[in-house]
Amino acid sequence: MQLLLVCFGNTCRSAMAQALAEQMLAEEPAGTMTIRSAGIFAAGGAPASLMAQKVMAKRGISLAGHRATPVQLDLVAESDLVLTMEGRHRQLLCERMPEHAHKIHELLAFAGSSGDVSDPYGGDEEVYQACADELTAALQALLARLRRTEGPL
Ligand SMILES: N[C@@H](Cc1ccc(OP(=O)(O)O)cc1)C(=O)O
Repeated sequence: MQLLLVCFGNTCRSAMAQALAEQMLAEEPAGTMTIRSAGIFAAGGAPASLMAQKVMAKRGISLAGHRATPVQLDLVAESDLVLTMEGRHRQLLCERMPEHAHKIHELLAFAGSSGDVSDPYGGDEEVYQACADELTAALQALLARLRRTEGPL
């Protein structure tokens, strides 16, 4: 399964979410799930924000190699499931790519809660830690849901 995680800039939330989900999946042998991330308004090639890198480093994850990617039609077309950090991101994507609307959802709603993943951009370390915690909980719930429907990931 190909999962695409989308936020605004692809330098904070979706970059952290991709890395956290990959860390969770690394504990599972023989998985076939791949995860990518992109931004609605990403400056292509931009590195992850320094605070996102710092907070991920504390969790044993390096975001040094991350480069922001603008969300484009081919990326969405290649994905089985597209999860956005905010409702307006989903709305924008669905407007731009109505043929793929059926597979575009909001991350928190899909993971069993609701609302937007708050934007940490410009915040301090505490704000980024809170965002990483929020993402961790949502991704654990997401992977549990996918395991129930898809089997081993
Ligand atoms: N506000 C930024 C854009 C931006 C916004 C949010 C942001 O965070 P995320 O990667 O989580 O969408 C990143 C970048 C700018 O003016 O360039």
